[in-house]
Amino acid sequence: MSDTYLEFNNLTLGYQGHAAVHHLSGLVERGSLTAVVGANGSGKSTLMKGVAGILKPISGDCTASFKRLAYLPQQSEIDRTFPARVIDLVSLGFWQERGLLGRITREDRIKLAGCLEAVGLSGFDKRPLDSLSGGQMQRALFARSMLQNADLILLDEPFNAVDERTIRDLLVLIKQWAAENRTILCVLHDHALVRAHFPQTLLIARQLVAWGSTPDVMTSDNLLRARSFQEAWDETAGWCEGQQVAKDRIDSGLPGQAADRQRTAVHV
Ligand SMILES: Nc1ncnc2c1ncn2[C@@H]1O[C@H](COP(=O)(O)OP(=O)(O)OP(=O)(O)O)[C@@H](O)[C@H]1O
Repeated sequence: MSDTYLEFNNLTLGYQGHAAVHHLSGLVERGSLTAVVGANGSGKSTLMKGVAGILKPISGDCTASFKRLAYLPQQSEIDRTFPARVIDLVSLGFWQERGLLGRITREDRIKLAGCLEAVGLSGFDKRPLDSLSGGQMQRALFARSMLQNADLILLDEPFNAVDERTIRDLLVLIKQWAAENRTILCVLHDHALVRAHFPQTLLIARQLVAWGSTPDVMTSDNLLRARSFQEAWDETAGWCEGQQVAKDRIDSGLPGQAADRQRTAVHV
């Protein structure tokens, strides 16, 4: 039986006074598997960081009832030059249970080996991170997420630069997590993948465009609306220009920058 698990309440998130996600409200149900979709720069990663608590809301809030969180950021945000091995990265999955300096037990090692095997990385424990391919690195990050035993899992573009076989393998894990009643939000660009594997979709373009069952959300109308919102958005406006101004631009057919010269954004 599903119930409310995460709640966005008029949530606005951003950086240095500029909002990147505006006035998001809605509920995520426990055990749901949701794709987060939108164009480049539409605020998907920002939303993930907001849910993970890395980014504090400018206004509104995000309340959650999770016990353990696993957050897998975009690969581009992970420093692989750090002199660490696969085993070091994956063992970080224990830290919520053991603390950062806690000893890893024999049982932990067996568990860790099991996770590496599940992601197809048996025998990779001692490999330095900078020697891994993109797909192997992603598998290692999934192994870490498995160890975390999280009830809320945030995946930011987990299939970026990953081959089809790895995608298939990782999708099996994601679906297994969902079957275990874990709640999953996954940022994706591949619409075919979203339609085939993700029952729920949240479509954003700095603001919510549509949210609900994937067939209802991934319509050509909604995708077109998302593109229009995104194109009309003004990167330079103050922190809360508001949905209405972007919508007005679309309605009046004015492109973003031209409209900026004719309008005064609301700077707070
Ligand atoms: N650390 C930051 N400081 C300032 N602005 C940022 C920062 N991170 C993201 N932004 C801006 O916030 C907006 C939303 O970015 P975000 O990374 O959330 O988009 P995205 O939908 O995840 O994009 P992509 O699909 O390209 O990964 C963009 O305009 C981006 O330039």
